[in-house]
Amino acid sequence: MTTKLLTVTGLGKSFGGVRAVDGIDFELARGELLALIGPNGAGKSTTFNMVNGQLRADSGSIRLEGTELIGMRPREIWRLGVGRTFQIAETFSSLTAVENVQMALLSADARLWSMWTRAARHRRAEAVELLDQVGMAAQADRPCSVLAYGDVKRVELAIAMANSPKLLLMDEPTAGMAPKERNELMALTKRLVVERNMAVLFTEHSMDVVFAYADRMIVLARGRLIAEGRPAEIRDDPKVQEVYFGSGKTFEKKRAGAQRAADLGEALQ
Ligand SMILES: Nc1ncnc2c1ncn2[C@@H]1O[C@H](COP(=O)(O)OP(=O)(O)OP(=O)(O)O)[C@@H](O)[C@H]1O
Repeated sequence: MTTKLLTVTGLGKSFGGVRAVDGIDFELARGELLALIGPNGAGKSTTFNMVNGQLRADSGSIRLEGTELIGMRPREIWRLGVGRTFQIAETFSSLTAVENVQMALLSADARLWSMWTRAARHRRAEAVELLDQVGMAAQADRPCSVLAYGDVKRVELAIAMANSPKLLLMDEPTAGMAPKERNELMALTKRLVVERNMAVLFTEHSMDVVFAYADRMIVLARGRLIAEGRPAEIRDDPKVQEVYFGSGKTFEKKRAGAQRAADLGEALQ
């Protein structure tokens, strides 16, 4: 049996009396896009923050290719190859796209900021190459402040790639994007996952995105993992429908995409 990239077992975290994550198990293989969904307060962010070390788990295990991550600092986990993108794109708006990626390359090298000027020239070609992978090479020298939001998100993906992550955690990658931009970003993410043989764990409120791009999904409700499987299986799972809509309602397959996304977004709030 091949070792999975990420193996989570019995993971738990409480805040006071609230059992935010209640003993969940899941695995993630290279080449896979795994969606983590669930209503508000289900424990998605808490799970993410435990995987990247920002929160310490109370119980369980998080192994990256066999190495236990619990107890490591976020920086150590990042060095082992766990990257993260945020809900709101995090770039330096006064820097150009290529400078942002160069900054990330420097950071991956643990170079000091004071070496920036010299190193900037040094890593430019590599940074442009990363921008090229996300279709942004032509805009390398434009400040991030003037780029369209979807383009900033692409730059953010190039930044995340600078550390050559094995696993990328994406917190609502398509938040605030129009449907066309969403699809482009997720298609790009899927391509990077395959080409770089990495894995992505992402949270997402848009069910259109999840059903179109996730290879598998896990569903949390009140800290518990209530379902796991391929999107088509999850769509038809009565437990999942119950959590989102109450009994008697289902995920409808044929309604106009935008309306459905809006409804589901509301249901998930
Ligand atoms: N730092 C904290 N202190 C106290 N309670 C917390 C803390 N962080 C999360 N919680 C609680 O833990 C539970 C899970 O929260 P979490 O943010 O992980 O859910 P979520 O699925 O990410 O929700 P959302 O979709 O709203 O982001 C909630 O009941 C929340 O109130």
